[in-house]
Amino acid sequence: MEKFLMGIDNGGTLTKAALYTIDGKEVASATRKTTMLMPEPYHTERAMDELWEANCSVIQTVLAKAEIDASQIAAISLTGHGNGVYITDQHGVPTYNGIISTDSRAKAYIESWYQDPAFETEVLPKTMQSVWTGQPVALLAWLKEKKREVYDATAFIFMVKDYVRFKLSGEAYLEITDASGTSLLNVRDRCYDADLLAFFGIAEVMEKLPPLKESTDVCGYVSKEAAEATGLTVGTPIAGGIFDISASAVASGLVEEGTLCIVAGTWSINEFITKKPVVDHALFMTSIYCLPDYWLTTEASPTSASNLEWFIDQFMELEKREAEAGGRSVYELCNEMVAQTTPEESDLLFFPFLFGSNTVAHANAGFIGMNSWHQKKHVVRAVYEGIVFSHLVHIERLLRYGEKPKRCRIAGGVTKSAVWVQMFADCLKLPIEIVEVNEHGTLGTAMCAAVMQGYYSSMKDAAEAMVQVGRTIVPNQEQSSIYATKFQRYKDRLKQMEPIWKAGV
Ligand SMILES: Nc1ncnc2c1ncn2[C@@H]1O[C@H](COP(=O)(O)OP(=O)(O)O)[C@@H](O)[C@H]1O
Ligand SMILES: O=C(CO)[C@H](O)[C@@H](O)COP(=O)(O)O
Repeated sequence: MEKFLMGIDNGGTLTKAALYTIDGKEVASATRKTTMLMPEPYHTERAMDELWEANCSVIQTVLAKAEIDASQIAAISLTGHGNGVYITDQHGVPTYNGIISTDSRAKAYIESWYQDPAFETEVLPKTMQSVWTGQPVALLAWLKEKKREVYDATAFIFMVKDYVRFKLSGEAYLEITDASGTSLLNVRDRCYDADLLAFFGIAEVMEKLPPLKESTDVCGYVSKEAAEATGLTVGTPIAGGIFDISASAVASGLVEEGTLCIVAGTWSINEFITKKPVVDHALFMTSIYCLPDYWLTTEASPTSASNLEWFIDQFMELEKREAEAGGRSVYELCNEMVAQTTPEESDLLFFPFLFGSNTVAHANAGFIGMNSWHQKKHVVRAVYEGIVFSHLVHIERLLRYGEKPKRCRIAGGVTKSAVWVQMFADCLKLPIEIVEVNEHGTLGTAMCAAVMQGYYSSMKDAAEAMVQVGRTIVPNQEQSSIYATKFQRYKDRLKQMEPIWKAGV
């Protein structure tokens, strides 16, 4: 009987599952939005039961669409947004809502840690990354001070995919690529580190961290309870899985230096792999990659499609309902609206900082240049352009650490929009290649399952066999020069806004 691999991806916005043949062909996929709760300003959370239901639902849908027997699934692997934090008591019962990595409640802790000279001398050489509000170290410090009973009752600290794996198997682990992006890990020595936790004022966390596992380690088997909830077969093996920024990278074929990878989902992720780790306080992050010879160098912030998602939720409820009643997604409608406008038609600029920025201190989101003749379609175009410009700012910063890329690949939800991907190519003035799968993260993590089961001897072999580049989007020169002028204006206005944001608007 033919065997298949299942990948599951819990992003900051969408929960996805997909089924692949052993050589990486997608058989079926399913997506469900998980509600982002904002109980207080700067808090971004999700209900743990809704998260589990969403996972059960996408797994069931994939099984039904694929029309296979669940016992044909050789193995499962998970990925998900890094950071944020998902915590439970010793029985595995959640002690708090899941906290998504867009959360910025813990700003004060970050400021105090950066003022401490030990950050540069003792912490950075071990963590190799900036420390920021959505990281578990900051959120746990906040919980310790503001919700001591929650902090004390917590026995297990998970990243989202590790929590969902725990729900599937009953076994608690943290997988290392994901852990390496959290400041909880001594990345240099690949271990937990009591001195690091003490620096962040959360020494007690050492006892709450589950054992570390590699991406391709067996991390349990589908339990009877989970099988009943999902339709999976009891005993199906589950791999450690990977951090979603690595999953999308490996699914985009990042197996050697020279390729720039953009992932445009909730977050703006811009990355490449290097043989030597980059350790610099001005870089967002170096993390452990799923190929042993490489490190993942990343410039990122929560400034990508999460901004469109917010705009749709706040201002396009009616259009969304109408589109869905007509069998279309609201995203398709947005793409049409953008396609009806041109970049030169409007000077409207959007700063995509609804969830903050880590390149511009104190930044808020905003539109500049709005006029009465602007229609919603111009506003949606400005949101798309602002998101691309924020990626470009990160890419300019990232390229300080590497050669001009030989090629550029793009992944994430935005790749479903032809008009948006063309905008990326025009703005970057580079051809952009896309691996043609519905979900890149699920494919990347399915490779861990393939290696764990011995179908391939390494993640590199798996990537070479399972990744097929589909489309290349070539920049349109005329549009490129229009966007270049607009991008320069975006950067100039950003600079001018900085003192205003600093003073408070
Ligand atoms: N057809 C589409 N057209 C335009 N944007 C889309 C489309 N499909 C998804 N998106 C955007 O991609 C986002 C989801 O991307 P994804 O990579 O799945 O995010 P995450 O993993 O962070 O949940 C959505 O919030 C939406 O803004
Ligand atoms: O930790 C992170 C970046 O360092 C983010 O959480 C990222 O993983 C989000 O991914 P996204 O939700 O956009 O898929």
